[in-house]
Amino acid sequence: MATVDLNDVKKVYAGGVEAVKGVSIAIPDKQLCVLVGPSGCGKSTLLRMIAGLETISSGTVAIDGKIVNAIGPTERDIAMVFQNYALYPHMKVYDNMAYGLRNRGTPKAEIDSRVRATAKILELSALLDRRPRELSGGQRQRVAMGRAIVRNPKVFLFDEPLSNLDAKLRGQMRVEIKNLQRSLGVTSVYVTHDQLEAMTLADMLVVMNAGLVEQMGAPLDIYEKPASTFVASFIGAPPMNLLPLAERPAGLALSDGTAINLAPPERRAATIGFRPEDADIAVAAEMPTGALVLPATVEAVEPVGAESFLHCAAGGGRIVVRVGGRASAKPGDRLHVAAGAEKLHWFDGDGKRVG
Ligand SMILES: Nc1ncnc2c1ncn2[C@@H]1O[C@H](COP(=O)(O)OP(=O)(O)OP(=O)(O)O)[C@@H](O)[C@H]1O
Repeated sequence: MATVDLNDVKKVYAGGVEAVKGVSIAIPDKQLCVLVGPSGCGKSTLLRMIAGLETISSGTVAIDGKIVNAIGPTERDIAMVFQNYALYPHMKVYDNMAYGLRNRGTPKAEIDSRVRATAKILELSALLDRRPRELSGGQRQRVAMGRAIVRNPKVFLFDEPLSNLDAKLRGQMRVEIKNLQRSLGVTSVYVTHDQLEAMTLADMLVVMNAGLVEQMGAPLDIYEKPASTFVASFIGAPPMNLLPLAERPAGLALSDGTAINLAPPERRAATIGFRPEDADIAVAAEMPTGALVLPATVEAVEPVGAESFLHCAAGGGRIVVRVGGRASAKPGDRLHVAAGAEKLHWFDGDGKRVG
């Protein structure tokens, strides 16, 4: 049982780099909170402050209601899983997993039963006598997980734990981590720059940008209603199409002059957006009313099997449209792309959502 509460947490490194500029997050018990954002946004720094590996410049970190700012990492009752696994190369899997417990003076018999029970959960029982170099990347990652689980901590912290694995293994381990975290019910904070990993793992998603929280909430709520153009283009692959608006005397238009026969929710709207899957290829005769309709020129077609992505020049910018199966369009084709009014997102000049 544990909650993790960050209250206006800041980090200024020696030399003046403001890595975290005031972050408040309340993580409920048993939840998996994912911190996601581009390189340098401060997510690892934040995680390391929760772990006690980095001092907190101001604000508070509380675990289970108790402020831990002045408490060292070993007394925080947390376990961390790193990207590089951080296993001891000269120790067998068994000893790698037992190490933390031995350090705490746990009785030998209890260590043995906990290591063997954890190895069983992670399907490592047959590998306990091997050394890390005799394991595959996925197995090493499992040992690193095992070492965290065996300690039965209040909180798990994950720092990009899957980055060193190939795409297929990453997908498998993602599911394993999610299932494990659910069945163990341990409150967890997970850092990644991979938006797909973030979307699929998180109960609670926190999108960070330049040391601040841009948006937090349930992953699909964020996907459906991104709070800013930053979030709109960071969450979702391919990202949301964003086109700048230009005011014309006669009404609203895109920057290339394409007229938009729709009323923006606010005069302040400066950018219009729609997801690649929310647009249709329309023939002129069937063009829907009440929709954004854009003349477009196909520049590239990316078939990925179940669907294809059409990369087009349109509205003074570039857009991507997702179509099911094999696309009949080819580079150079001119077509119309239409998106229903209910599928449109509007942002102001600062990139903030206005509708
Ligand atoms: N020890 C340090 N001393 C000074 N500046 C640092 C230190 N560690 C990180 N920084 C800076 O703080 C900022 C945030 O770094 P941090 O590692 O938290 O970002 P991140 O979002 O985890 O990035 P990445 O995904 O690349 O690991 C960056 O500008 C980085 O250069």
